[in-house]
Amino acid sequence: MGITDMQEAFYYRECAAAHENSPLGLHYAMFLPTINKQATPEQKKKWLPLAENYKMIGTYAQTELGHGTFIRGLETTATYDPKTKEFILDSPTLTSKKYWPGCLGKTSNHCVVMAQLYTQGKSHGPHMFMVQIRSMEDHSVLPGIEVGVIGNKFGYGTNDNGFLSFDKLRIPRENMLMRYSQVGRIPRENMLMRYSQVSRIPRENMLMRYSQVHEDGTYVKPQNAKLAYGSMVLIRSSIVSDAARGLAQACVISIRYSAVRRQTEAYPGGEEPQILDYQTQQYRLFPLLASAYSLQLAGKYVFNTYLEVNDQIEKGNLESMPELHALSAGLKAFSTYEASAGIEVCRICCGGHGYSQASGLPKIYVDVVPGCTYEGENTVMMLQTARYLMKCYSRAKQGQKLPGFVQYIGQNLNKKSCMSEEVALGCLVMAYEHRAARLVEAAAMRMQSLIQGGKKQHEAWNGSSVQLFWAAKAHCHLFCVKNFVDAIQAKSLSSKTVTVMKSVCQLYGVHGILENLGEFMQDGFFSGEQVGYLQRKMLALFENIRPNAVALVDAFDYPDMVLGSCLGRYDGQVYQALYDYAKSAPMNQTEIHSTYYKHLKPLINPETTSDAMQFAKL
Ligand SMILES: CCCCCCCC/C=C\CCCCCC(=O)SCCNC(=O)CCNC(=O)[C@H](O)C(C)(C)COP(=O)(O)OP(=O)(O)OC[C@H]1O[C@@H](n2cnc3c(N)ncnc32)[C@H](O)[C@@H]1OP(=O)(O)O
Ligand SMILES: Cc1cc2nc3c(=O)[nH]c(=O)nc-3n(C[C@H](O)[C@H](O)[C@H](O)COP(=O)(O)OP(=O)(O)OC[C@H]3O[C@@H](n4cnc5c(N)ncnc54)[C@H](O)[C@@H]3O)c2cc1C
Repeated sequence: MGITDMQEAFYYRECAAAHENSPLGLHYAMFLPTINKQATPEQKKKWLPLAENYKMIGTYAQTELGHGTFIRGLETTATYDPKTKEFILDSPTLTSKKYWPGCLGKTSNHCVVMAQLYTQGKSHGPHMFMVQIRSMEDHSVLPGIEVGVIGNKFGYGTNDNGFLSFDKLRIPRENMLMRYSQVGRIPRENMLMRYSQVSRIPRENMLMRYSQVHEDGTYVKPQNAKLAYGSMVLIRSSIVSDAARGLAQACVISIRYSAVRRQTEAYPGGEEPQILDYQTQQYRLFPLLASAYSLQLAGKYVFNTYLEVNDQIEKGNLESMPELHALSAGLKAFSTYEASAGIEVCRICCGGHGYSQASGLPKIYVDVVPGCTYEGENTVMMLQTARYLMKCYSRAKQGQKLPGFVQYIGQNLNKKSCMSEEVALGCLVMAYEHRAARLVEAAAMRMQSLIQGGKKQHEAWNGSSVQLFWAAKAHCHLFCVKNFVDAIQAKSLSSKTVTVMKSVCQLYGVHGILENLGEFMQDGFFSGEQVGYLQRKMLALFENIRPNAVALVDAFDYPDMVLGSCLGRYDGQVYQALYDYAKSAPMNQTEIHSTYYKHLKPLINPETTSDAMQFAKL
């Protein structure tokens, strides 16, 4: 395709079969990036041409039957044998079998495997290994390997998620993914050397930027063990835009359909109005439209942050890893929660036709909703963000300066909202900052009181984890609101566009407060009168957005072939499209379905059952 931007390439491949989850999805999304980010130059030189030309087709095999979230608990082992200079991969228990990796069951002939590294009798934690699982000649399964599909799932029907286990499979030492290595003089491009020790090693022993195993099995650990988690951070940073895309497409379908669908007399004898004119339909759909715009902006921000931080890491500067992890983990969770719930509301807003595959909505839903689970289960990801927020809170209390998007932490919580009838964007941001700061402090206070009461750290953590979750969710929500407001205020948009987009941004902020009112009012930050301002503003914004609602979804510019929807067609010919879809149903290709003779006819006309039996033998 010649498209270099990873996300753009992903989108255009998607266009070929939108929301069908290509059996090569993991090859593109994780196998290739892992080679790119975790392999040495020599390993890249060896593997990338094969992988980019589909000789090697691979996936990312980390999750096991017994462990998905807790990577350090993975049971697959890779034990170094210095005599043969090989790693022995083994699945020692039933629960150590790899289970869930996409494209694993029947498609891939290779995978990058996350396994516990053992050398010289010591465990060094999870590391990545390149493993061939099928012949590149005839695709037969290689000795020492068991692999297959895991069976039907909630969705993802076109992806052969699989299982995989190893029976003392030997792989060359060079197959441990290692990045950067040096022999003698440190080549300029290998300045990461500060992350691993310099040592004279035989050239063929590619030592890595992140970790190394010398030929005798000596292990040289990286400065940060989480560098091995890099591929997950990349995908989390990409999932935000993917979730936004799913929600935006669902909004296109449901809002266009709501402009076509007419239902119920507005008054006795009156015309049936477009259902988009019902305030309740606007109440359910317009905030989702605003959320889709907000998440698209957040997705751009987090992916650009990933690119910047990853560039720093490539140059040896790991300082921003914690921020990137906290941002990508939290926004991945926040965006997939919001998008999944929003797509379901869009489906319901389309009535019966929304439940048809013809609407395109079920496919979008089952494509987006697993994003709440894969690449880091959402609650766990939110708690990872909360872990970072707690560290920021204690730094703030010590008077330390905090990075940009957490500077609100530790602020004075005695102030009240500046909200007036106008509902200024600045007052919206202040409200979200106050809510997040208050929830971060409340979680920290809870932890402190539990510890002071004699609880151990891990008991205090678990005993505060609901409040930690609330704090992380509020932090992510603040990020999305502030990022949206910054985009509106920074954009040199035409005055008309700014007016429309300012209403959309205002609605996103106002609706978020009204749907989480308790968290904004618990300490009296808002008065009852100010809540009234917000309620009236929300209803006014519905009227304000209504004339531009279809234009706002058209602006996403998704072609009909990507939406795959009879309801969301650009030409609005919904009923003809639904009828054509029904007529084309395979079961309608014969007037009487073959099952009539075998199952119905004996009931309806038992006397002629013998004919039926004749037919059934056909
Ligand atoms: C190409 C474009 C794509 C576009 C869109 C994509 C759409 C979908 C694409 C593909 C289909 C889906 C693919 C799905 C594939 C998978 O699911 S792969 C498997 C994913 N699995 C996970 O994500 C596992 C989740 N678990 C973890 O990440 C870790 O276990 C954990 C982070 C929860 C805990 O790790 P642990 O090692 O136990 O660390 P802790 O003790 O909790 O923390 C120690 C410190 O390390 C810091 N940290 C943790 N992770 C990272 C990280 N990734 N980066 C930086 N730092 C990290 C953590 O904050 C702690 O730091 P402090 O001690 O300072 O607090
Ligand atoms: C469609 C799909 C595709 C996938 N593709 C791949 C792939 O290509 N490669 C791959 O390796 N994996 C893949 N996975 C697996 C996926 O990464 C894991 O399912 C995911 O990481 C969650 O881990 P788990 O299943 O063990 O859930 P668990 O961690 O068992 O989660 C179950 C519950 O326990 C809770 N929980 C767990 N730990 C904690 C904690 N510390 N604190 C609080 N609550 C906790 C969770 O919040 C959750 O509610 C895929 C999964 C799906 C659904």
